[in-house]
Amino acid sequence: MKLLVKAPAKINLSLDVLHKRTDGYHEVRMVMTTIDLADRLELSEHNRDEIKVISHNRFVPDDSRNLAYQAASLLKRRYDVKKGVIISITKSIPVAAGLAGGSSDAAATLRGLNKFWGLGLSLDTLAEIGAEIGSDVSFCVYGGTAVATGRGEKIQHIEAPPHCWVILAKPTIGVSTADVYRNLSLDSIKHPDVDGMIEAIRNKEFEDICSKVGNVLEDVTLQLYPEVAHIKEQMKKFGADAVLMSGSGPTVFGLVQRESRMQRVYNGLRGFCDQVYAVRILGERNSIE
Ligand SMILES: C[C@@](CO)(OP(=O)(O)O)[C@H](O)COP(=O)(O)OP(=O)(O)OC[C@H]1O[C@@H](n2ccc(N)nc2=O)[C@H](O)[C@@H]1O
Ligand SMILES: Nc1ncnc2c1ncn2[C@@H]1O[C@H](COP(=O)(O)OP(=O)(O)O)[C@@H](O)[C@H]1O
Repeated sequence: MKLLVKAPAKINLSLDVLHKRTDGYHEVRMVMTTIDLADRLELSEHNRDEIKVISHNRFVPDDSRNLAYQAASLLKRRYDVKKGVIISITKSIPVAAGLAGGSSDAAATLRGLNKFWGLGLSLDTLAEIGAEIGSDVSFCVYGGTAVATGRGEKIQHIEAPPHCWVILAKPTIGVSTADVYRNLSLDSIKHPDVDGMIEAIRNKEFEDICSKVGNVLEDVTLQLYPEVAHIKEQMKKFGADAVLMSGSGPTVFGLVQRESRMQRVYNGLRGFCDQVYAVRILGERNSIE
């Protein structure tokens, strides 16, 4: 038996950090939405009671460091599953990019193995288990559009943003999320208008959404990697209506509504950046299947 599962990336339309917690994590408030750029996972039976990951990508570990492996291992232990699995991951989401590729692979593994092993668990239970693997995994279990709080694992679903194109450009550097949070200076944060973003999405007002994008981690990553600022400038110059870094970066995304404008921004960026994508927002919750 084989099962194919899709693992889409996310972007953060708004990302605020409220304070540092006693457990070392930061209390966040962010608006996240799923986009149509996805890894594909194939789950198949293993003839031994073991988890095996095949990653096809030199930047992605194929052992117990892989977040998909950790998801399978957690489910197996918790529900005492006496079966093995081979998880073959075909990556399309750039690695260490601020797009939650690893978290989404873990979430897709949880959803997929829930079916594959007939566990009958709810998405809420899978999201709780996901939170043990990483802060972004709970959101990735559900997909759609949500306000995430706590360290990112508390999910409140909201409506999808209006249809638009997302152009993504990733410079050839990978960013460590932990490093970015560590370099954040909490005293000098300019807080984005998260409530304004939620309201703009509710009203399906594309222009308001564009005026409300904001990410407090952006300044930190721009300081560490000036090439991210260069990509932002170029994306603005080519005509994106909003430009922001996703998560801890370094991927920069631009929003546009018209296809002709999307083509212009995409072609312009391709001139000097290797990893450029033009995709749709998949902000509806059922879009993950
Ligand atoms: C910044 C965001 C925004 O969506 O995404 P990415 O850039 O990673 O995609 C997330 O907050 C990242 O979530 P995730 O990548 O799952 O983080 P985790 O594995 O839980 O944590 C990695 C490290 O980041 C720091 N961390 C993470 C989340 C948080 N709320 N506060 C933190 O301080 C901690 O140092 C932690 O050890
Ligand atoms: N399935 C996976 N896909 C990608 N990276 C993974 C995976 N499992 C573990 N990792 C590790 O997690 C790190 C962060 O990966 P990723 O989730 O792509 O970035 P981000 O947290 O910026 O969204 C990578 O450097 C990689 O070593």
